[in-house]
Amino acid sequence: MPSAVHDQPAENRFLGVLVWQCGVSEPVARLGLAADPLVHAAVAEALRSRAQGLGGGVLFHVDVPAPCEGAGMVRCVVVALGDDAVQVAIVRTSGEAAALLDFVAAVPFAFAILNMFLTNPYQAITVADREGLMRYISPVHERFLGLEPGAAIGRPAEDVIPNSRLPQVARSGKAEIGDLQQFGPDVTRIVNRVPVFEEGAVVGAVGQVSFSGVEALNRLQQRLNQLRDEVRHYKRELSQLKGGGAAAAALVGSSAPMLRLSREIDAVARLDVPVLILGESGSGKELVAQALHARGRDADAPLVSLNLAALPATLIESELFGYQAGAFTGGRKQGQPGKLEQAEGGTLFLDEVADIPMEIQVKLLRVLEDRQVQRLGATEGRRINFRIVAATHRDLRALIDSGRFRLDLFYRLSGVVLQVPALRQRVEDIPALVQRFAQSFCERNGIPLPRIAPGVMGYLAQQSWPGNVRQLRQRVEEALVFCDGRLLNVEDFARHQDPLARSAQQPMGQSSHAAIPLKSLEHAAILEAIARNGGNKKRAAQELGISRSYLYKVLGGA
Ligand SMILES: Nc1ncnc2c1ncn2[C@@H]1O[C@H](COP(=O)(O)OP(=O)(O)OP(=O)(O)O)[C@@H](O)[C@H]1O
Repeated sequence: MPSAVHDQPAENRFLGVLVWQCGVSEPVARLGLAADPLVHAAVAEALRSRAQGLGGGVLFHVDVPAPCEGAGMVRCVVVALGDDAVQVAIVRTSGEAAALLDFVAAVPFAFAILNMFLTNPYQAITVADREGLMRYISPVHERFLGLEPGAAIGRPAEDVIPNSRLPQVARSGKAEIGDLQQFGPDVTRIVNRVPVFEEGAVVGAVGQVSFSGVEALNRLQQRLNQLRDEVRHYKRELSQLKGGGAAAAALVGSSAPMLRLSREIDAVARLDVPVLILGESGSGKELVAQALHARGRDADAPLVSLNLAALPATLIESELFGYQAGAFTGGRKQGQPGKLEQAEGGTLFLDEVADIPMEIQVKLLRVLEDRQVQRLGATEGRRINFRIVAATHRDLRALIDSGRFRLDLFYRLSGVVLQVPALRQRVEDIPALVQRFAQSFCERNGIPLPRIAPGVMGYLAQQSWPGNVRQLRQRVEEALVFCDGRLLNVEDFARHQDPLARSAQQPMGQSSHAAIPLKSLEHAAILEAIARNGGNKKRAAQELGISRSYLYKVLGGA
């Protein structure tokens, strides 16, 4: 049926529609802007030149002479849609849609892209207007929400998606990016909500709902949590190490023997001499090694420790010297550097050096002499620069005499010998040590620091401490576990009698099995006073009404 052309005068200078019917060359309708003969001729010509026809739809731009005389050219965006029977072109002047025009002018498949945005199975679009009414929901999201196509259009956004914030964004004009929105108990989506402006005013909001990525985000979140835990763990470790390291720089103790030791550490730390640290077990030899390193020339260089008593003799060699790829079955395929190599530029601390097997003593001696380290299975050595610090609680003289430690190695190791005093030789350090251990235990375990009852320091000073500072630390921590949380009492320490300890002093006024020597009481009273005065011996002496020299005399005679 031939159709009459529906022409509507070009009153609308911004928007127009052209409609063609199959087999009819002239459009059957020319409305608005498209009613202008120049516009419709230009659009028709542009459409004809597109060989592929309208198909499922195309989007392009066309320059047409302005309907008003002298206005030059007008750029139009044309959306052409059609099927076999009817083809429609919607024409819109560029106006302020310059970005859209640029996009259309630059991308031949602009229509496909816009289409993809609307039908993207991984990212849905929702559109609400200024009144918060739903204007559009991508098909994929409609399906997800269980809606019939178009069923949500015109309904309040919150009715369609209960926790939708599109209306708020459409009102405020403020975007919300990367929000996590709950769609039911187990479904979380990443949502961006962006306001849409027209002529400077907000006209609505678009929501972009991401269907993928939440799992990846969850995985990322889990990884982040895991890394946070690790960081927390390492921070704790670091603060413990710093406790050690800082203690290394400031070993607890202001007794005369400890002050002398600290001066000696300062004197040798910067020199390139091997240091042998002697002292009873648990007296702080490792701490002294750390102090030597920390106060040395390059505290950032590695401090590598190897406890020779803790390793089976068969492993000591490979641990020290490392091994070449394929050196022995069970070894790492690519080989491994030994502690000597790892200490390059820094310090190698050999703890319990007396426990080194005889045959390895020879090899170690050679390394100390020529600084060449040869991995097990290697044919050549490597020059390594390091400082050696060794420690032992054993009587090296006796071991040398009985032929179990090489004299030449002893000389190589003992450039300088530092002697760490036993705790019983410096009981006046007990208050400060107790404070330090109690503080670090409470910090580590997140518990408040209790007060220390009078009598505790005196009681501790009476113990024999065969395990030295390590034993004191253990006793303090154990007492903290069993104390009432507010006050650390003598009873918390005296729960069980240490079989190695001297008998504990009974508090004054209570019956005791043995008479307490006056000297011990005096000594204990001085320690208590030092503890009460935060380690200040001058104030302690003043408080007790004794001279400082007498205080030192009593302490020295302990
Ligand atoms: N002067 C000190 N100040 C603070 N803490 C100390 C001090 N001396 C020792 N300690 C603590 O006592 C414990 C034992 O110290 P360390 O391991 O250094 O002793 P050691 O003499 O090397 O022992 P071993 O002979 O068993 O190897 C550690 O917890 C250490 O931090």
